[in-house]
Amino acid sequence: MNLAIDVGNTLIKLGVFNDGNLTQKTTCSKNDFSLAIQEISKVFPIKNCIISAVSNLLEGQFEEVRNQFEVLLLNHQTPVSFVNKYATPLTLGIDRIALVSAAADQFPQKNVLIIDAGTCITYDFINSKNEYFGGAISPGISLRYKALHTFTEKLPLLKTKSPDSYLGNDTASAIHSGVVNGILYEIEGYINEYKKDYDNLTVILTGGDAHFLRDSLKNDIFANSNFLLEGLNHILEYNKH
Ligand SMILES: Nc1ncnc2c1ncn2[C@@H]1O[C@H](COP(=O)(O)OP(=O)(O)O)[C@@H](O)[C@H]1O
Ligand SMILES: CC(C)(COP(=O)(O)O)[C@@H](O)C(=O)NCCC(=O)O
Ligand SMILES: [K+]
Repeated sequence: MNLAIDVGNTLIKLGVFNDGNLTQKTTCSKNDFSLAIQEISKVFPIKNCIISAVSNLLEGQFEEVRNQFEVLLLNHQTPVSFVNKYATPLTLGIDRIALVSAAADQFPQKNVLIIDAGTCITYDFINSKNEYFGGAISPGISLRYKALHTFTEKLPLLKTKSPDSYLGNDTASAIHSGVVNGILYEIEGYINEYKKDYDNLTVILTGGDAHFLRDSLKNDIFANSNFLLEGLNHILEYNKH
């Protein structure tokens, strides 16, 4: 059994894979990470583990994992199954390497746009010839709500809510429209631009906010919250041979 760990800027996601299938997924904060590892190792006979981290674990946590399993810490030198044409491959987010690996594995010979709505919203494009070029990075939902509050005097900090209309008629509805509709227009805009340039575009929506956003999108997309973990498991298997 494999354990895939995705350390994001907000949450840690842990996935247990048996023969390529995700059998359990846990989401936790850094404070709860050690407990989550203990519980998983009690229940599942994990042998190999892969970690992708775009932020640091707490002190000693990496060693805790390494003491229990054989660990592959994903880095910019790890062999992957796609051709990386990012102009600065050494600064590419490790999580984006995992997302693109999932696309290369699950949609070979397709033009794929992966949208990961987490702390940031990342857009990653891999073409039908297995070449990855890059995409875009923008602030995620929570980040936008927090930024409006933090960098102004008058704007309150609101909880994420679906706007009733694009036309906000008070402060709260104007903020919800600006944040949530703003993201939806952004996503639709990118999808439509990529569709103009690339035939038969496959669009994957993933990340903590994927399900919240999915129902409001007009374009045909696949929502898959586990896409990054699946990419990590693919990289782990790819590196066993
Ligand atoms: N329990 C939760 N705690 C924090 N954020 C959550 C929670 N549930 C959903 N979210 C949303 O998910 C986003 C984080 O998604 P995720 O893909 O895990 O991000 P990251 O990989 O950057 O850590 C947050 O920005 C927030 O909007
Ligand atoms: C853009 C990111 C912060 C996204 O992180 P996340 O929202 O998944 O926590 C991460 O992929 C990153 O640190 N990237 C480095 C810059 C780059 O990809 O070019
Ligand atoms: K992201």
